[in-house]
Amino acid sequence: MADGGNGRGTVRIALDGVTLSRAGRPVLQDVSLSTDARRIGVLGRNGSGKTTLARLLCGLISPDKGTVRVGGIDVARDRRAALRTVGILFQNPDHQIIFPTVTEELTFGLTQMGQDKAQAARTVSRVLSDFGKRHWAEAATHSLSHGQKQLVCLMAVIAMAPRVVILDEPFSGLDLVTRLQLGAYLARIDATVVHITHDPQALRGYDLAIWLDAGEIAQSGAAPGVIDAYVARMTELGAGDDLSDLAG
Ligand SMILES: Nc1ncnc2c1ncn2[C@@H]1O[C@H](COP(=O)(O)OP(=O)(O)OP(=O)(O)O)[C@@H](O)[C@H]1O
Repeated sequence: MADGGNGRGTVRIALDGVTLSRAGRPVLQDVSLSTDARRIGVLGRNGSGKTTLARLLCGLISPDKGTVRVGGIDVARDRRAALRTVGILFQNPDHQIIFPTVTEELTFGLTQMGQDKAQAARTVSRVLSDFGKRHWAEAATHSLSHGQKQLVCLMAVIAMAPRVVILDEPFSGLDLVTRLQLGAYLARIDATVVHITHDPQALRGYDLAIWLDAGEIAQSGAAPGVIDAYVARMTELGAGDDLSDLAG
């Protein structure tokens, strides 16, 4: 696999004819995509299918039709390999954190991946040090603020060293400093990043942007062109006074 001077190199994300319905309604329809871009942005209105795409990419759900491969792995079928390959950071850390202390939270994914207790303890200690958060080791997760919980989730993902990190709107509700710090950290990580956001400008420097509309790819390509087209269309829709046009 090509390295491109970028540490662990590129990972191909390939969706082939992915179709998925929920409650009798199509959520994604015949979505196909093949890319080895390192920084991928996903834009789209509320309900366009972005979170569903994120969940498919990490194998949390399976398509009704079609396949999702990440680094050659069929993520819906090979759950163990998927866990090692793809990490996801959700919008709401309360949906992600399940353990009472930070150490337990960071340890869980590592043991799921097959690390023994001693290995996992070393990894947790290293990650806490890297983030300057050794003093959080025994902190109660429920006592942390929203931004602090989000950082715990990010550390848990980074600890597992996935080749692909999916970010599903992880910055909403964070103050500007925290957002900038997490953003700067994520910009440097040696992994492919798939970033779902309602902030098109956050994706300007990305290699690829994908615009989802009603479960289909409306446009994909170099980020600046897709962002400009998306913003122009959203501005046009936003200028209208027909509320029946609200997504959903
Ligand atoms: N489990 C489910 N049951 C019923 N409908 C669902 C389910 N999951 C997703 N949907 C529907 O699929 C559509 C896409 O949802 P999804 O969460 O992927 O959108 P989104 O683009 O992430 O939206 P937002 O920007 O508001 O987070 C929505 O209409 C949603 O109601």
